[in-house]
Amino acid sequence: MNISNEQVLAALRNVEDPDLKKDLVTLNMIKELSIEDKKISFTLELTTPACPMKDMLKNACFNAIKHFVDKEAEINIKITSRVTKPNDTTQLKDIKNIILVSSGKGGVGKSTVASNLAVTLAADGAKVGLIDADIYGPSVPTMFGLLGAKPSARETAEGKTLILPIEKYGIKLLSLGFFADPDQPVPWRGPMASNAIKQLFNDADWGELDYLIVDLPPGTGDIHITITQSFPIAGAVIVTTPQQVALADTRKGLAMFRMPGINIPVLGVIENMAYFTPEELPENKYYIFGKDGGKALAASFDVPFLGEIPLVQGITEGGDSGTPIAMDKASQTSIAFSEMAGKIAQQIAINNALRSDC
Ligand SMILES: Nc1ncnc2c1ncn2[C@@H]1O[C@H](COP(=O)(O)OP(=O)(O)OP(=O)(O)O)[C@@H](O)[C@H]1O
Repeated sequence: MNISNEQVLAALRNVEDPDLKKDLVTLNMIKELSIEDKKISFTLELTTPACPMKDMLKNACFNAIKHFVDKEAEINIKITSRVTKPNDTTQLKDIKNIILVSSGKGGVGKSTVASNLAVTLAADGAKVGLIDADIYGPSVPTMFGLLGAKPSARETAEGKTLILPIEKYGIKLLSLGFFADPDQPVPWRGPMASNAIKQLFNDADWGELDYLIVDLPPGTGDIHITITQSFPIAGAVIVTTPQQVALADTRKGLAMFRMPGINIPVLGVIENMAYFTPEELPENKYYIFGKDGGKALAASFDVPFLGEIPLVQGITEGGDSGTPIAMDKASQTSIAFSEMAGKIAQQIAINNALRSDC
């Protein structure tokens, strides 16, 4: 007897997305189903290309069809993704999800995390933009080998001038550093900085983006207020180091996102420089700045702990030479970034699904 579309879909109704808590057919994730004798092919459309459960879901589909339809079926599943967005964003409508990368203290590795997350998500196939909003020390130009680069502009049919982000490693980039002399300090006054930042969002030709990552200045200040109150934000990622002084500031930074007027989902805490590993003894981990501080902090605020990044020379070298370490797919650090990016993308997809349900 021929296999029908209904039989296959009925089988796939048994496969539940563990995050979204619904089956794949109800979630409309099964596309382009075609059947020829025992050959069944379809596309599984995920909510993010960085989905950490890709393989698990694919296997579950295989098993469901073999079990409920025909154990001799030849199954071919193609995986694609369509990144979701909160359904209440009329502003910046082509930018699906804005992710803030924040830290209580300077120098803890916020720009390193923002740059490497951008590289990782882009390598997964997402459309990614990165705004360096660090008015005190924009480091994205250095981290992407773009010191001295100047974005060009174009005029729209309506006569509006749009800044063209610079593209590198498949990421669209804009930094306040592109508009200043790297050797001259720019003493930004509050309103001036806020206007400059708003322009990077509103007056740039971003095109369509799945994720726009924003590298914030350290601490809590004008820029944070401007961005959180002017644009729809998917969530904030908090970077800390293990020292008590860093953790104390991180608590304040984290609490800011919870304030009533701000109220932005905290996607989780990343502990950078968590331990030192000598290159020749990779099994040895030295917790020179203290252990599990980031984990404890995440637990005390009841937010996810996204992972640890060790103190490794390759990160500084990569940052200084314009090649973020996540570009080297074989490195341990790159694997760590990949896991963290997956968790972040996964949580955004869950939040978007919850919002569209209400
Ligand atoms: N895990 C790490 N291992 C080694 N070096 C690191 C690590 N994380 C960051 N660094 C280095 O530390 C320096 C500061 O990092 P980064 O610029 O990312 O921090 P930041 O928090 O953004 O600082 P700022 O306060 O200036 O914005 C850089 O030289 C970077 O390459």
